[in-house]
Parts: sequence; structure tokens; C-alpha cells
Amino acid sequence: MILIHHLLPVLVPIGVLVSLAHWLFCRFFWRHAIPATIPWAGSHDGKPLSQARAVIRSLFDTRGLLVDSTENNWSQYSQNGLPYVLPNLIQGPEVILPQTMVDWLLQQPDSVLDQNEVNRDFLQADFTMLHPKVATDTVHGEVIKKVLTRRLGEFTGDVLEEVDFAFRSAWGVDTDDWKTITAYDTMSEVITRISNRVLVGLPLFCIRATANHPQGRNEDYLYYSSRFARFVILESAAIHLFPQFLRPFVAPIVTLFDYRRYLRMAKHIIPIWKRRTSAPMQDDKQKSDYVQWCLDFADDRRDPEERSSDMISKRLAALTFAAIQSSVITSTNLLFDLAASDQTPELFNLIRKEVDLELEFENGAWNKNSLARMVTLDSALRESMRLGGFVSRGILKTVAAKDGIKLPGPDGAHLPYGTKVGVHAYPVHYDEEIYPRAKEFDPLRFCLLTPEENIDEKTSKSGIRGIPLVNTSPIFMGFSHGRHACPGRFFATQQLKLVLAYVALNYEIFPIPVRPQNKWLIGSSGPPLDATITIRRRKGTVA
Ligand code: HEM
Repeated sequence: MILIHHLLPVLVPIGVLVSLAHWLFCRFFWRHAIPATIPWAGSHDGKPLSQARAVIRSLFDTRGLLVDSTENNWSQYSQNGLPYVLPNLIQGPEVILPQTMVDWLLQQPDSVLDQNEVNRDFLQADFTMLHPKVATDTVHGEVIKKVLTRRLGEFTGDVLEEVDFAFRSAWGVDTDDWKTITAYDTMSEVITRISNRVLVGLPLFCIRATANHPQGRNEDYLYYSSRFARFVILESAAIHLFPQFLRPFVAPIVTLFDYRRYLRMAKHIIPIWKRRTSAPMQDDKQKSDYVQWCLDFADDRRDPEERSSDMISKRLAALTFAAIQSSVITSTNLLFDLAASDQTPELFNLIRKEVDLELEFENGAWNKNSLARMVTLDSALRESMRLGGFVSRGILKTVAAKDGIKLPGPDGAHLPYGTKVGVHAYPVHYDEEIYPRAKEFDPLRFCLLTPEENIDEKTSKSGIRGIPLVNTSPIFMGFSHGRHACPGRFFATQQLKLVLAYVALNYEIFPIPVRPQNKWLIGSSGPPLDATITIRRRKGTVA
């Protein structure tokens, strides 16, 4: 006892020092058992110190590591058919494969290479997404694919109505004076309103103003859903800094504010759930919203846990995060691209013409078909996502096979269990051979003019053909690609196309000389949150 009493003051600092040294070694010097034959981006001599420097650089300059044009150009390395390691201070190194191995990557079953696991780790979803099952059993992904996407056409009118309401509220209707707005904040308001109009629908949107909801919308719910998990990348990075065994203790502190935001959301959702499950009225049973889709899904699966108010409200919160934050970033990027492009006036004219022609063909109705044919909208959005896709990692998977996996080819290296491996979108999206003048924003890049005699049912009536935004490929990975490509992209595309059409029809954007630079944090990039643009409502558009 006395001995312990004397040794304790010595042992505790030693323990702390050893843990710290181990932590530093793992973060900065360890290759995570990745074969030494695969070079480390940013480390020109392959020695431990330059490797550590590259790891530090990955925090704010992954982009720089990817386009490093000095001694080694790592993007070119990949183009030449060889893998390299992209350091990542927070989530650990990633083996980036050349384009020639994309097919091989996509062919591997989830039991060998698991994409879900990367997402779970990246977001520290067991802690940040409220319930561990949200990340492991992706029910919401199934609900999006099987219900939301199939019923999207039914929501076109609602989304359009909400887009109009949201822009009038966020940007105003002054046709005389220019107005300077913070792009991110106003897009956050617009996307939150339109996403929730579909996901929670009429239970929270009474549309007609009441004493509780003077705007006709539940502003309290909208406020908290726009803020839930807004800074999840920072939160997950903070949690990542701790060893596994400490995370369950640290995470509740890191995520405290988000948990409180979730509770404020749940306060509005749980009464809806109660009414639907205890004494549903005829009207309730016909409701088409996320709560009802989840109840039906749980009934089909005979899964009482998935039917619980706890699980449904947590999944809804996680889903609104996935839906809202990604579309807010994407639409903010688009606004900056448009403001800085001298092609925008021509683009807006074309969009107005296209909208007129398509609506005329559908007797004035905005519907699934007319929207599908408005390909100019797809092109501008696709081009903006090509340049500024916020999840720059493209396709990233974790080796889930216990014995590891051998890369294709006779000299293919062996990657051990747990290694992250994939292809990166950034070097591909900026490859001059694939996209000539790759650094330029060319909103009509994905459009093609069809000769008049070839215009058929499927062609846009303006004679323009184009690639739908939802189409992913090895050279467009803004929504990732393959089995795990974003299931919400059909919904996101509907919203974003309606948003862009609305802006082109109703507003002017004042040109800016230079686009605000996106900021990089680890492998993600996003527009500056405080940057502004100047807009004005077009004359004759205010009813
Ligand atoms: C422009 C908007 C969007 C972008 C750019 C985007 C991008 C992505 C990307 C890149 C991934 C794959 C992440 C990875 O595995 O590495 C993903 C996954 C996912 N997205 Fe989206 N997304 C958008 C909108 C949405 C919307 C509106 C929803 C919901 C309605 C949604 C729901 C999801 C879900 C549930 C997953 C996980 C899929 C899985 O685990 O298999 N996303 N998204």
C-alpha cells in the first residue's frame, strides 16, 4: 500500500507520457501496415519526418496534397495506373487507386470492401447520429430508395410552392434595389424549408397562418432541423482525437448541443407519431411523410424497435442532416459559381427559354417529365458539383475481409484488414484530359445541341440534350458512385433544379470578379460560410 502510494505520482505521468507518445506515433509516423512499396503523397523521400509533415498538411490542405505539382504529381501518379497513400490526420491514411481499378473496386462485395463502415467512421456516426443502429442498419436509405424516390413526382407542386415561399422570405421581393445576402445562411433557410415540406409535410406545415405558426410553418422545428449536425465534421474530428475506449465518455460532451437540438425536433415529431400509432384517423393513414413511411416499413419488417418513436425521430433527425447540409453546401457553391461566371446571363436566358418551352408542352404544369427535360439545369448543377463536390473522396471503402485483400495485377500489394482504399474524385474532376479547361466553370459543359430534325419525345423542346445530374460515373463522383452512391440524389436533384430554375426566372445576380475560395478540412471542402452575393428581384415577377 505504502509502495503504491509512493509510486503513484511517478507512474501516472509516465502512463500519460507513454500514451501520448503512442498517440503521436500512430497519428504521424505509423504506416498502418500499408506496404512500403506504395508511396506516401507529400512525402518526397518516404522518410518518417516528411511523412509526418504530410500528415499535418492533410488537415487543411488535402487539395494541395492531391495536386502537388512540385516533385511528384500524385494525381498523375494515379493516372499512370499506380496506387498511392493519401495521408489523413484524423481518419487515418487512404490508399488511392488509379482509375483503371475502379471496376475492380466496385465489384468487391461489402463483406470484402465496406463503404458503409467508412461513413460510420468518418462521421463517428455511432455517437453523432444519435443511435448506433442509424449507421449500421441503414433503414433510412431503404426508405429513401423504395418510397421517397418513387413518389417524388407527387411532391413537385409542394416543393415549388415552398421554393417560392422560401425565396420570398430569404431574398425578398424588392425589384428596385440590390440586396446583399449571406449565401450559406439564406440557402440554409431555403433548403430546410423545402426538404422538410417533403419529409415532414403537412403535420408541421399548416400553410395557413395560425396563432402558433404565424408564417404557416412550424419555425421552431425548422430552426432546429437546419442546425442539427451542422458542424458534424468538426465534432467527429474532435471525437476521433481520442482513443476508442474513451470515445463513449467524450462523445456525449462533444455532441451535447446537437442532442439538445434533436430533443427540440423530437418534441414536435413524437406527438405526430403518437397520433398515428394510437388512434389514427382515416386521414392520417393516407399521410405521405417520413414518419408514416417508417411506420409502414417497420410493419412490413415486423420490427418493433424500428416502429418506436425513439428510433423514428432519431432516424428523421439523421436524415434531415444528410439531406439538408449536403444540399445547402451544393446550392451555396452554385451561387458563387454563378456570381463569378460571365456566362451566367446567357445561361439564365437559356433556362428561361427552356422552362417556357417545357411548361408549354406540359400545359403549364411543373411535373416530373417537364423537369426531367430541363437539362440545362442539370448541366449547371453538375458542373458546379464537379468543381466543388464537398465529399471529395469519391468512393472510399474499408477492407472488411479479415485476411485483407490483394490489389489486382501481378504485383498487386496486399492491404490488411481495416485499410481504407478507394478512388478520389478531385483529381478526376480536375483532369484536363477528361474535362478540357477543367478549372473553369462552364455551366453548359454537359449539354449538347440536338439538330432540329432529331428532337423527339425525350429531348428537351429547346433542342438541348444533357446528362441527368443523378447519373454517377467513374468520372463524376459528386454523389459517390456504385452500389453506395447517394440514395437521396433523386430528391436532391428535384429540389436543386427547382431552386436554380426559380432563381433564373425571378432574380438577377450581381457579377463578382473572383469566386470566394472554398475551405478544406481534412478530405472535405465547403464554401466560406460568411461570404455574400448581391441579388435583385426581376421586374414583373412579384404577383
Ligand atoms: C446535393 C446534395 C447531396 C450530395 C452532394 C450528397 C452526397 C452524398 C455522398 C457523396 C454520399 C456517399 C458517402 C460515402 O459513402 O462516401 C451520400 C450518401 C448518402 N446520402 Fe447523400 N447527398 C446529397 C443529398 C442527399 C439527400 C437529399 C438525402 C436524403 C434524402 C441523402 C441521403 C444520403 C444517405 C442516407 C447516404 C448514405 C447511403 C449509404 O450509406 O449507403 N443525400 N450522399
